[in-house]
Amino acid sequence: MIQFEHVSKRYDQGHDALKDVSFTLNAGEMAFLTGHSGAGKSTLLKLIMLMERPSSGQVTVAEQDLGRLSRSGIPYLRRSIGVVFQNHQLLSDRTVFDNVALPLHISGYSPEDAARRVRAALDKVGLLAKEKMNPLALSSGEQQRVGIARAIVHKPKVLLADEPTGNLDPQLSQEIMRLFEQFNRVGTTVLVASHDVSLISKMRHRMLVLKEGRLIGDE
Ligand SMILES: Nc1ncnc2c1ncn2[C@@H]1O[C@H](COP(=O)(O)OP(=O)(O)OP(=O)(O)O)[C@@H](O)[C@H]1O
Repeated sequence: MIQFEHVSKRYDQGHDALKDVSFTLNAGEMAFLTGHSGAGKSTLLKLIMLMERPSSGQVTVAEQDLGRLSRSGIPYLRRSIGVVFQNHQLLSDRTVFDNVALPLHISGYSPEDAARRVRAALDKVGLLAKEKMNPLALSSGEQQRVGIARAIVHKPKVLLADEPTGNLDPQLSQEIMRLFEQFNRVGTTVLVASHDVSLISKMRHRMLVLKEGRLIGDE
């Protein structure tokens, strides 16, 4: 589902954020991506979403060679990917429901279809009862679950997360990771970047370890 072949990324004026990284994440697999701050985790996720392009090497997502994808193909790629960020980027002037519905409006779903999908997504993260609330009125764990509902509402094949538990205490962090496992169990390919080694080493999934841009571990 995701394949990196000898991928390097050098930012303008920066040093090498990724150096000769190769790995394959199969459809239906779940893995963690770990490493210290600055190791290249966010950069690797950005290459999958085409928020950045590699300096060399090849990235393939859902059988598409991203190097050959034209600008007009990018929205289609992004529809097959859901992304969860640490600071969940929720809109504070809209309800929980409207925040989750946002990606569907952009993709042109009818209001009825969108409402059905939003409620299904909120149900999966245990927040159906809070759909009319303002995100600011929720706890930080609940806010992150709204972010996850928004990421999966269009049923992406691939779910990416960049430090999704960064601001949460250990128990809430574990609950969030369990949610990712649930989506993986129903077939979604999941890649979660996290530096919380004590949490992710308990979870028995594949772990890709980056150090200064190199993939130094895959176990
Ligand atoms: N847009 C950019 N321009 C220049 N350099 C960048 C840019 N983005 C990241 N870098 C550099 O690339 C390296 C890898 O950064 P990246 O954000 O991928 O690491 P990370 O493992 O996600 O770290 P963190 O957990 O702190 O986000 C760092 O040295 C960073 O300073």
